[in-house]
Amino acid sequence: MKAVHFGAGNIGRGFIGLILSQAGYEVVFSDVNVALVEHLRQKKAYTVRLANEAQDILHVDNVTAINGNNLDEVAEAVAQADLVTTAVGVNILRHIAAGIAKGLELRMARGAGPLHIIACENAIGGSTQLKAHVYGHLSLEQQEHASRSIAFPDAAVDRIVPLQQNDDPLEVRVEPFYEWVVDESQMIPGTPRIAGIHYVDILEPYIERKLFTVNAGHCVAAYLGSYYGFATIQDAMANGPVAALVRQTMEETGAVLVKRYGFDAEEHAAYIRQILDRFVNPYLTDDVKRVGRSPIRKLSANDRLVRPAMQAFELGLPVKYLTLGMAAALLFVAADDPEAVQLQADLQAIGASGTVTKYTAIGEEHPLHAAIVDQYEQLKKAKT
Ligand SMILES: NC(=O)c1ccc[n+]([C@@H]2O[C@H](COP(=O)([O-])OP(=O)(O)OC[C@H]3O[C@@H](n4cnc5c(N)ncnc54)[C@H](O)[C@@H]3O)[C@@H](O)[C@H]2O)c1
Ligand SMILES: O=P(O)(O)OC[C@@H](O)[C@@H](O)[C@H](O)[C@H](O)CO
Repeated sequence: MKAVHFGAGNIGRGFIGLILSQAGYEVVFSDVNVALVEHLRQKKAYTVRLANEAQDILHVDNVTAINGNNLDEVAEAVAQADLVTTAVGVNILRHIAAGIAKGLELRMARGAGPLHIIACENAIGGSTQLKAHVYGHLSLEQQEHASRSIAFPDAAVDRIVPLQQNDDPLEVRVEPFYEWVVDESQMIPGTPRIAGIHYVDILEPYIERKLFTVNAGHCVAAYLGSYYGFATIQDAMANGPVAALVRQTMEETGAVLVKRYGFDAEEHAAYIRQILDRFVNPYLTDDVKRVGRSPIRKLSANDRLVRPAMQAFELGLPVKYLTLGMAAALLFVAADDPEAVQLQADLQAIGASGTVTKYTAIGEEHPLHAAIVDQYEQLKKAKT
């Protein structure tokens, strides 16, 4: 069995590649980082180190890699694959679509069997978004043909994998916790299950619970941590006031989730406590710049801050900490992050109100708009 996985980065090697290899797949990574591709081709194996007291090591073998810029090679790999997965970043999905589409054309011409394509990104409907990009490269007739044998089930993935600083360029240090949830209702019936994946009939509660709790809390830790001058999530969370604001943000999103999905309030409180423990794992060092990366994406309407805030507002629930998180995101400065640079340029050019409207899609007439702008001005003033 062969799996093609796009993105041999932290989550690609540290989570998806590991699970698929353990499940018996040969994993072919497709990546545009030529040095990484070369290392994988030569070693054909790598290690995953768990961030626990024992520093357990897991060996991943039967892997190789191809250059993601070589469209013919990518297409051939997809044509021969039994499974395709991705962890490239949701904004990169459009860039891998042409190679996948070409691979699907080959499969259809050869009469190949059914295929699942699973985007493992932090986004609602990641695989559905990838499908739209891939179908953009296919004719209507090809789309109709593909829809009979190719499925794009959405997924939620959870494992904290920070930036790596190991001597071995392939080794990856990951937290012990992991959760990979796949929407079985979008799969081809009768497909064998893969050990390590949790299959569900309705994914929405799982992806929203993950994005609105883990990722909302995480980005608030990053943005407030960065604001107060901390370099890592661990340092930020060691600061009592920052840790309290992170917890309060997760309690706000928790109230939304409990109300919308009928989650048990006690169980959800335990889920929050578990995540707070994960954030302070002493065996990991996670840079606030990584966790806060791409602030424009994180401020977008369907992402971890704005979507739960709008839902909370609709339900008459408090949003004070979520809007504070958005205000702190506007103050996120990272010279090597193009979205952070763009955000600061917009704040200079069109001001806070215009920037909030542009990126969150919350218009000036909405009460949350003024709340975000006011909190931004207060944070900015307190800094000077
Ligand atoms: N790191 C985590 O803790 C974590 C956890 C859950 C989900 N995720 C999600 O997984 C995705 C990847 O995150 P990451 O932390 O592994 O990032 P990463 O930067 O470590 O890995 C991304 C990889 O994709 C590669 N890439 C970029 N463009 C490509 C292309 N056109 N074709 C093939 N490969 C390409 C990059 O070279 C890189 O190796 C993101 O959507 C992220 O939100 C990350
Ligand atoms: O990957 P992003 O940029 O969407 O979010 C940064 C982190 O919050 C994220 O990578 C978490 O570590 C991960 O989602 C944990 O499962």
